[in-house]
Amino acid sequence: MASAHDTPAPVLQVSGLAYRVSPEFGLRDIAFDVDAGEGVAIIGSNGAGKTTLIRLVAGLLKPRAGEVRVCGTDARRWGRVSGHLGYVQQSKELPDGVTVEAYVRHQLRLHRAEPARLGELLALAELESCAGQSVRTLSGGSQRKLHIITAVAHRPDLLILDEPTAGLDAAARQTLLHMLAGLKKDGVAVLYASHHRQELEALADSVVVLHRGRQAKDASLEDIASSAGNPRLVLESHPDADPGPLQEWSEGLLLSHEGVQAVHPTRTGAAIELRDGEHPEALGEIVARAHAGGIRLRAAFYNRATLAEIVRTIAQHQGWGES
Ligand SMILES: Nc1ncnc2c1ncn2[C@@H]1O[C@H](COP(=O)(O)OP(=O)(O)OP(=O)(O)O)[C@@H](O)[C@H]1O
Repeated sequence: MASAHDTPAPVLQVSGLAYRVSPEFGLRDIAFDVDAGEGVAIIGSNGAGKTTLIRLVAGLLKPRAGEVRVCGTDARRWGRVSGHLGYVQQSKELPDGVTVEAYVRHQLRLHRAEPARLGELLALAELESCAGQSVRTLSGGSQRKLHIITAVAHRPDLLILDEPTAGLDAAARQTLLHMLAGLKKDGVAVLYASHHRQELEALADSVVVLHRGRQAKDASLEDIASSAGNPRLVLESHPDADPGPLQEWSEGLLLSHEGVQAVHPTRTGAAIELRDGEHPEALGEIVARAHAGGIRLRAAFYNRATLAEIVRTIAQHQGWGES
């Protein structure tokens, strides 16, 4: 017969967590679990409390109420749980005049990790060819990878990151997400604060949605997808042109283009909401039609709802409005 002992405790259990940042702002009643190998994204608009929650879980802040358990142990027993955690800060200064190899060796000692892991960790971050380079001269993406390999040097069960790809270009972001997905595959749970849908799509198995210090209860990735709405093509008219003709012309697309679901006027033009699905041709087609129709455009871009917009929609569904 199966018993409770057969199921390992979640890597992280957060319950009833509260923290007062200032008289105006606090986190309250936050609860979620993270299982081995699971990716959990903490999302919310600016100032929602994501970094505060990350810092609470990483043991840098002391909760006012509630509990954080790491692999079944109360996180207040820091000496027992710290070996299970790896933490990557949003920005961390690197020392001057230190090579990548020397830096990783030093971090291995600090984390009491096996010195022999050096080569394996450099390979994980594809930094072998940079071993002799000064850490300060690495690209932003490589510096971020360096922080990740040092955070996992001691083989933690949970890796905690605050906005892992913030400030990186598209290629570096892709590389980093690939590396983190690899760690997840190896069984490392990943908890991260995020503003990017790409990070969510690449790593998240579940989500913690924060809005002004409150958690949307039972919010799921399906809720995120359904709150995201349809993708949009945003057309802006030329600065010295009246946006009226563009808006009127866009309305006509409702009848003439089967991919168009709705048209919303904007201050400078129109947002054309597309039906659900992929639309590889729509932008080019619609811009070409506008040009042929004598519409002068300043800009045209494909736009999906941002995570902040999605969270606002979820908050409205929770009846929180803007308060
Ligand atoms: N040391 C502090 N003193 C006073 N207020 C603070 C302090 N640190 C954070 N805050 C406030 O607490 C709230 C939550 O901040 P936090 O950084 O956790 O939000 P966030 O969701 O990570 O935001 P962002 O997405 O902008 O990074 C914000 O209103 C912020 O202004």
